[in-house]
Amino acid sequence: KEKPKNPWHKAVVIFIAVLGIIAIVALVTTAVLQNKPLQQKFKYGIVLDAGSSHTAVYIYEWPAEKENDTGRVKQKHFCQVKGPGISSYSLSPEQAGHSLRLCIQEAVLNVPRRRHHETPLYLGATAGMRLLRMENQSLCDQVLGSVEKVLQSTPFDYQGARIISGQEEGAFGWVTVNYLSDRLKQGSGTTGALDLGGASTQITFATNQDETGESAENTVTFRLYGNDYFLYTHSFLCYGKDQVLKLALAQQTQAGASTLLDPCFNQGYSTNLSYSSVYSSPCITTQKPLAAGEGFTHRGTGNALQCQEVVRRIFNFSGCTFSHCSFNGVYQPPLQGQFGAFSAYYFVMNFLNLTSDTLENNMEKMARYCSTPWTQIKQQFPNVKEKYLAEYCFSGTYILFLLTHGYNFTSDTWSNIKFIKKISGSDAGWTLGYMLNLTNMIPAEAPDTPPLPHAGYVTLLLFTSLLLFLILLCSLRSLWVRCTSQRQII
Ligand SMILES: Nc1ccn([C@@H]2O[C@H](COP(=O)(O)OP(=O)(O)O)[C@@H](O)[C@H]2O)c(=O)n1
Ligand SMILES: [Ca+2]
Repeated sequence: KEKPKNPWHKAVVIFIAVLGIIAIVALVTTAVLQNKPLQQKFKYGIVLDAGSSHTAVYIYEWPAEKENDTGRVKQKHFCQVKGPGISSYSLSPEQAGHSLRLCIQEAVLNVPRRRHHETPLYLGATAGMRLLRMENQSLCDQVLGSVEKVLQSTPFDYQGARIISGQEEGAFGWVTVNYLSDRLKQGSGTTGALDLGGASTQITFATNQDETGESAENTVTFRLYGNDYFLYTHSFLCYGKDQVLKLALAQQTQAGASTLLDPCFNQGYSTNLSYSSVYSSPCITTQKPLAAGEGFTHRGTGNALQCQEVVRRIFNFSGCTFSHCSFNGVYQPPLQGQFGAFSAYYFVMNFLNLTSDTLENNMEKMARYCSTPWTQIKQQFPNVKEKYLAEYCFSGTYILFLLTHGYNFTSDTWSNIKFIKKISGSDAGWTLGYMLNLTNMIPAEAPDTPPLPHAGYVTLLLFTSLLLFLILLCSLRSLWVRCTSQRQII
C-alpha cells in the first residue's frame, strides 16, 4: 500500500536534522547575547552639596542605555571637603573655591576621561548660604563667584552654582528617598523625608490634593512615571541643629551673666564662649544683652527634663491661622505614612543608640546620657570629636522634641520613622533628586517596559527551542523508521 520512496530520502532527512539543530543553536545564542550588551557603558553626574557645616561631592553613575528605569542611578563616589562650609569663607571668598580643589581632583580620577566633557556638574548651596544672603548679599555673591570660578575650570560640563530653596531641598530629598527605595514606579505608598542640617531642617510627605490647598508655599506637585504626587514640604530656617543651639544659648543668656548653667550639657563640661559667637547669627533676633561682657562661661548641669524646657522655649505653639500647624504658625497637614530621617537625624540618633527603640525608652536613654558626668562621657568615647560629644545631649533632646511636639509624632506613630544614612548604597539627601530632576531622568509618564524581564525571555526561548527540537526529533524518527522499513520491502 505504501508509495515507493526516493532513495535520497535518508540523506534529505539527515540534512534537515543538521540544519534544524544549527538554526536552533544560532537562534538561542544570538537572542541571549543581543538582549544583553556584553559590556556595560556608564554615564556620570556630579553634585556638590554646599551645606552650612561642610561641602560634600557626590558622583553618580548609571548605565548609558537605560536612563529611564527607576532605581538605576547610584552613588559611585563620595568626597568630603576639608574645612567648614562655603558660607564660612565670607571674609576670604577666594578660599571658598580653593577649598574644593582636592575633591575635584578626586572626581577627575573617578570619572573615566572620555566621559569628562559630557558629565554634568552642579553645586547647590543650602541654609548656610541662605543666612549669608540675608546678612550680606554682596559677600554671598562673592563666595558663589569664587566656587563658580573653580568649577568652571574643571573638565566637566559645569551647569551652575546656586542657592537652592527650602522647598527644593525638601522635595528633592523626598524624590531621592522614594527613587532609591523603588517606590515611584509602584505609584502607591511613598515614604516621607525628614532632613536635619546644621542651619535648617525639612519635612516632606505625600498628602491628598485637598490637604495642599491651605498653603501654596508648602505645596510641591510632581508627575513621575505616570503618577501625580501632592507633596507637603516645609523648611525651617534656623532650626538646623547648630543654629538651634545658638537660639537656646541666646535664650539662656538674656540677662548677660558671666556664667551660663546649661542643663543640655553634661555635668562637669565647661568652656568659654564669646557673646558675639552666639549673637552674630541672623537667626538670633534678640540683641546681645547690654549688661554682657565679652564672653561667658558655658557650664553643664546635665538634666534632660530641664533641657526639654530650654528646648520648648525656642518653639512657638501659638498663633496658628490654619486648620493644623506644626509650630511657629507653620501649616502642616496630618502626618501620613512612613518616614525616612537622615543627615544629622541619623548621626545623632545613631550615636545615642536611639534608632530602633520605642519613644519612651528613647526618652529614658536620653535622660541617662544627659546626666552622665562629662569626664565619664569623654572616657567612654575617646575617639569622638569633643565638640560633637558635648552637643549630643542637647541635639538628642532637640530631635525628640522636634519630632513629637513639633511635627506631632506620637508613641504610636514613632515606629513609622526609620533613621537612615544610605538606601541601597546611596546616601539619603537632596543631591540625587536634584540631579535626576535637572537631567530629566525621571519621566512624567511611565516608559514602555518590556512585558518580560531578560531572564524571562531566556527561559521562554530555551523552552520553545527544546520543544521544537523534540518535535523535530520525533518527526525525523518516524520518517526514518518509515523509509528504512520500505527499503526492506523493496
Ligand atoms: N558625622 C557627622 C557629620 C555631620 N553632622 C552634622 O550634620 C549637619 C549637616 O548639616 P549641613 O552642613 O548639611 O547644613 P544645612 O545647610 O543642610 O543646614 C551639621 O549639623 C553637622 O554638624 C553630624 O552630626 N555628624
Ligand atoms: Ca544638608
